[in-house]
Amino acid sequence: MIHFHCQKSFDGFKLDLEFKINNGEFVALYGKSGSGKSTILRLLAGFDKPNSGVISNGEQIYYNKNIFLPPQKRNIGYLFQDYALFPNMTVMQNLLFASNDLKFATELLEFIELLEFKNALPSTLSGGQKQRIALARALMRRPKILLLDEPLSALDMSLRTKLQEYLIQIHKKYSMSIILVSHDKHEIYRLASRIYEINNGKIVRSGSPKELFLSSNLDDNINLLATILEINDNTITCEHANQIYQINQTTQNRNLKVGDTITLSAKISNLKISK
Ligand SMILES: Nc1ncnc2c1ncn2[C@@H]1O[C@H](COP(=O)(O)OP(=O)(O)OP(=O)(O)O)[C@@H](O)[C@H]1O
Repeated sequence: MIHFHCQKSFDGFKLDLEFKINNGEFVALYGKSGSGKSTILRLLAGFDKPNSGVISNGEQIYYNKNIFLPPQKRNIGYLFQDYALFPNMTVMQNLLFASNDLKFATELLEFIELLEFKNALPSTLSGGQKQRIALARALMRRPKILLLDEPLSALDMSLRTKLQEYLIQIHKKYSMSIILVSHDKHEIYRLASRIYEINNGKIVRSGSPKELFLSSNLDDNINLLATILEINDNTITCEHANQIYQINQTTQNRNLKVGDTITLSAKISNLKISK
């Protein structure tokens, strides 16, 4: 079990929180920009030192008032938004640099369906392929904990979905604890079983994705932001998610103009589902 109970201050910011994560759990840290999520990952990985507190994983103390275990002794893998592959090394060399285990590197490259690129240089790969290689490299030391700091946010939706699928399979196959920082509710809902919501250096809520995110009240509205393209006497034409809608003009819309952002609302109980 990971136990994190730390204080860390920067100018104008104070992190002070405690959480526990069971072995093999997939947990998400969710919250506004600047709330302290990346700082938590950096303290866990040993890239930064707390002012006080305790960080441990099972019997192993990562940090207390007498101990500061350096990052390379923590058995933690991490994957951030930028791929940070060595540009002058081939894909295989990048993996073997992390751990000189050719059999495992081959297994991982097969698993992420990129074995055929083992002799390629990173510069010849797409963003999604680079991120899969960076993920494989993070796994080379068979980490007990994997830290993911918005690893998919630079990728387009279809690549994100594919990478999410790999993460689900890797979590099942290698059963490490995973901590994911993400702003994306869709991603968190798909991947994590528990969420800590962080605000201003504190945990403000925790629970399952359903408990924190689900809007189950049928009287709730679903709200879509749309941009007005055209207004005439009877209709407003607007765009949302690359779809164009025409809505009957009503008297309360008189102050609207082209280019305004409007909210389209409908009751959840009135929505129809089709494929
Ligand atoms: N090395 C540092 N020196 C000074 N202030 C820092 C340092 N690292 C982080 N901070 C501050 O700590 C606060 C939390 O930053 P952190 O990067 O952890 O937030 P975050 O929740 O991960 O944000 P985001 O979602 O935008 O990545 C911010 O106010 C940030 O400016």
